[in-house]
Amino acid sequence: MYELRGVTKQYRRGKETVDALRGIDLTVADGGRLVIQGPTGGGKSTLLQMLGGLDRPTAGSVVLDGVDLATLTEARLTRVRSDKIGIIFQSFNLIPTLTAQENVETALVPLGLKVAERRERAAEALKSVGLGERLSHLPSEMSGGQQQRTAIARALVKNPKVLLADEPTGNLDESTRDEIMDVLEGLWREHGLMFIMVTHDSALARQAPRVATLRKGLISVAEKAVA
Ligand SMILES: Nc1ncnc2c1ncn2[C@@H]1O[C@H](COP(=O)(O)OP(=O)(O)OP(=O)(O)O)[C@@H](O)[C@H]1O
Repeated sequence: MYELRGVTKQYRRGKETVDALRGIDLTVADGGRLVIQGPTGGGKSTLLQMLGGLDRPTAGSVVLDGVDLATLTEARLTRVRSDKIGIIFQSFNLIPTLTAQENVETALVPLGLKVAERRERAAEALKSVGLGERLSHLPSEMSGGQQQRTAIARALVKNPKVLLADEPTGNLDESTRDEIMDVLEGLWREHGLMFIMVTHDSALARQAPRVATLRKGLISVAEKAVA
């Protein structure tokens, strides 16, 4: 589980200090789902970076399974990220010169698996997102939805505990958006992942059982009874 206490993040912009997060307290249980919404500049991406160990808070603690990510060495943080945390982005972030299968395999390289096992697990992960027929396609040969499915396979191939998503449907049309959300929902149910998603999409936020709103670096969390 995640336990954030007093998470503060300040950026320096020239002489100015930007308070992106101002003392965030947040708990997300194992297998829990959270949508993060809020106006532009509210601190959503910054919070996701803290959760993903991609950046460190200026103050406060980001505890994942009893370990404070804020205090880890870079090497241990990299290890936690490659073992436990899968991340997907609006822009897919696939490597253009690698096939779908090779892109997915990159997530397994830090785990020290043999090439044959990497290949097999990458193929399995692509099958699980409906891309079993697209293993040798380059990103440029796939639609936006297929590229995002590849990115999802890359995030999940290592069986992470946590899936973080920053506007995962932001570059997709409405029907592809629904299709990707169905994939994510199915994987969340199947794998018992913790799933934390930043979205501007108010329709997606309305469907979510737990929604955190970030405004000017401050958080409020609303829970809905699940239908
Ligand atoms: N690397 C940085 N250097 C300086 N300021 C930054 C940096 N990253 C973010 N900020 C500032 O921190 C604040 C929060 O930014 P953040 O990107 O977290 O907001 P957001 O809610 O994700 O916005 P959006 O919806 O536009 O993506 C903003 O004022 C932003 O300008």
